[in-house]
Amino acid sequence: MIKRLSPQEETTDARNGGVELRRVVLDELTVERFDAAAGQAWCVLGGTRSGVDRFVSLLAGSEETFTAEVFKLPDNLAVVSFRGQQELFEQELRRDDSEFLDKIDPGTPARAFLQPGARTDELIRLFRLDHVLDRGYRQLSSGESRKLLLLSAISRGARYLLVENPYDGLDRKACRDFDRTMTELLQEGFGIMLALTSRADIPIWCTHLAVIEGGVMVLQGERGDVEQAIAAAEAAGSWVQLLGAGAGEDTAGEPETLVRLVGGHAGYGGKNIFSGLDLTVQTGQHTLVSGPNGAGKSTLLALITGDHPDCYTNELYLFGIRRGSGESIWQLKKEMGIVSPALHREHYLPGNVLQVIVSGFFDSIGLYNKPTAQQRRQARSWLAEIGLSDREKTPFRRLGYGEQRLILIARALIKLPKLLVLDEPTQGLDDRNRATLLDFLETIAARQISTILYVSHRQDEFRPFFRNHLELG
Ligand SMILES: Nc1ncnc2c1ncn2[C@@H]1O[C@H](COP(=O)(O)OP(=O)(O)OP(=O)(O)O)[C@@H](O)[C@H]1O
Repeated sequence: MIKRLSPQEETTDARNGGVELRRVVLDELTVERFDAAAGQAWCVLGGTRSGVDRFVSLLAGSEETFTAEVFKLPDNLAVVSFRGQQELFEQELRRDDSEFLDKIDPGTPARAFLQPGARTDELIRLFRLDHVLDRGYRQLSSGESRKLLLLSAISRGARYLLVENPYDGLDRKACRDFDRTMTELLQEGFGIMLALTSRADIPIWCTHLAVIEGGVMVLQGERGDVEQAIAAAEAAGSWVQLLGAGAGEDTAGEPETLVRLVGGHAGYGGKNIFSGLDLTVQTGQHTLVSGPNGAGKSTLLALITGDHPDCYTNELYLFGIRRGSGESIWQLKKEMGIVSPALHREHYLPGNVLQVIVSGFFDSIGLYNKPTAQQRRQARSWLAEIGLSDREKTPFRRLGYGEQRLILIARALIKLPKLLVLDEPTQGLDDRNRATLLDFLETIAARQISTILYVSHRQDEFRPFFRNHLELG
């Protein structure tokens, strides 16, 4: 029986200001025993549906109902998670006063999230955030807002940090800066814990490992011991047969110029982000876009997908049609499948998992058209392929972050679009799902079903099927 327990009442200073758990049981997660002292560097590993999300929300104080023999957290624990980042974004959206101000409300300035001080200034420099501090939170790029939230926690006096998938969404330089900062904090006696979905992300400075699988913490201890016990990498699944469930036919024909940007420029409020940018993507020219945080990768994709106002002031051709020549954006969007952190953040309309996937046929956020039986069957095949059949009727918002991401990818792919626009689509996915997605994209590339335009920071995602590499910044 689940008994309600107030974590606040039960929480006292744990030994060494760390985390101490005994027989903790909540929905979809059981932790028999877990001890993480301050000064230790922990990584808690778990795949997409392992229960690691639950572990993060348990420590974040977001799980209201659980039983525990011992539940001790450090007083000054701060949790930096995708969910927290998303919730903050939504709060900022709700607070948007644009209607009343008669101009765009930039929202809370980034600076307001930080407690001033010499240490904060040092970290601002280290994380290269100086130039974005006067921008509103919603105007930050995804990497910038991750760095800001981490800095915010440190500047407000946190002594124990739990960070979820920190390497997702940070460029290589920012990853190195993050590692350097964590190493310094450890030496100062901070406790650090990373929740990771990818084994490849375990940093060199990690001293202790725990593994969550099937809703149970199955391993925990010193890094060397746990590594020995971890089984070989899981075999990647195959999404290949689904290619036959969509349009079915290989749609390769005469090569077409899908995207042509001539001397492209984009900016915000008069500030230029890039200019003089030329990009041509022809059928089959799968293109990888990389570059440091804030270089303008998402801005470029938003230009192409018609989500940035500068799309009308550029010499931009999509599928041979000049933007701003009276074309219908809905017609153009029919040819594109899009997954981006922005879509994910703003995708908060009610709807169950099946409805979200089917909405991909109509390019709508929310399902307003009645799908055909065939469309529903196809959506179910996708669900089966990504291993989420049992979630068909679950409200989309109730899924973990990685699961939500998989659903959005299935939503983009269901109509087998000519151009597949993916802005860091593997953020929040575990190794198996990451590899599965990339294998699947490779198959799409090989059969010329869609041409892929892909933003990523991760070296291990730079697969050979990419023919073009655009480095911004
Ligand atoms: N609405 C906005 N108003 C003002 N500045 C913005 C707005 N949106 C983005 N920016 C700024 O434009 C720059 C480019 O942002 P963009 O999201 O394109 O970068 P990115 O290369 O995709 O970064 P990341 O790797 O962190 O996702 C950033 O410095 C960001 O702060």
